[in-house]
Amino acid sequence: MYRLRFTTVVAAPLTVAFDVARALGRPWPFPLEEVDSVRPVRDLYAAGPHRGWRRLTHERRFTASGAGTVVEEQVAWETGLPGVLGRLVDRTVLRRRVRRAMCRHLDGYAAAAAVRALDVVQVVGAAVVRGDRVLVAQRGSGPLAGLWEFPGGKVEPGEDHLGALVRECAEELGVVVAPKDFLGEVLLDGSVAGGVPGTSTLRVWSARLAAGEPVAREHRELRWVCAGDLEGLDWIAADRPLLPAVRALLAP
Ligand SMILES: Nc1nc2c([nH]c(=O)n2[C@H]2C[C@H](O)[C@@H](COP(=O)(O)OP(=O)(O)OP(=O)(O)O)O2)c(=O)[nH]1
Repeated sequence: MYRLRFTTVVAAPLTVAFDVARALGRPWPFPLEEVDSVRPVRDLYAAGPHRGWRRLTHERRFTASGAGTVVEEQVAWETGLPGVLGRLVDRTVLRRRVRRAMCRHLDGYAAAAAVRALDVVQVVGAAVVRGDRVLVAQRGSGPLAGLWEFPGGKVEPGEDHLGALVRECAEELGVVVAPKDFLGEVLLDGSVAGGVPGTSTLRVWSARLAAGEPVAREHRELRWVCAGDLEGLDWIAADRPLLPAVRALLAP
């Protein structure tokens, strides 16, 4: 099998990057029959030897990152032609056709995902760390009142995620935070602020206090908790998968 690898950073949360990849369909303009598909994670195509191809697999891996979603793709193929001629076709003709098709596809894909992301309500949160403690906040009103969360809120139209994070912390806590590392992304249940259900994500960064002392302007209570007290809080359920990454920040 011959292989090519492609890495694209898509300016969209993982949910959007995944859904758009699934909906866009195959990158190939050439006739290949789809024989097995777990789209968009793995697609296997085949064709008769007279078409030059025997088998082609297209695999994608999606990873949330601070810049959006990193999409790593691998395309592997082999020709149905035997011997030296087959190897030549694999190495030159088919490689060129795969590269051209993928480059065209990826340009359209990145643009489509970034545009789709504009329609999705996105939430950012800050795990503000001081020493061996992280700042957590208890919601004061609404259906999630009484549950604990990371300070933060919805990204406004045209705003970048870190800008939203700094603004939300200033509004909610009266402090200036300096975001540091991206900790992860989780899918939020149901509809957030009237958005399409099952599309919104919470993306969390670690941060440090750059100025001010946090005050609960919108929350019922703020608490600085150590690693051992993190799990025991009554968290918004969606946040729980992020706790191991936060806990790792607090390790001595
Ligand atoms: N800030 C924050 N929101 C979270 C977390 N986990 C979680 O499910 N959410 C949800 C709750 C809300 O549905 C949504 C955030 O909305 P929000 O009401 O806090 O946003 P906001 O500050 O922009 O609010 P507003 O200006 O519209 O009042 O995300 C979390 O850890 N932090």
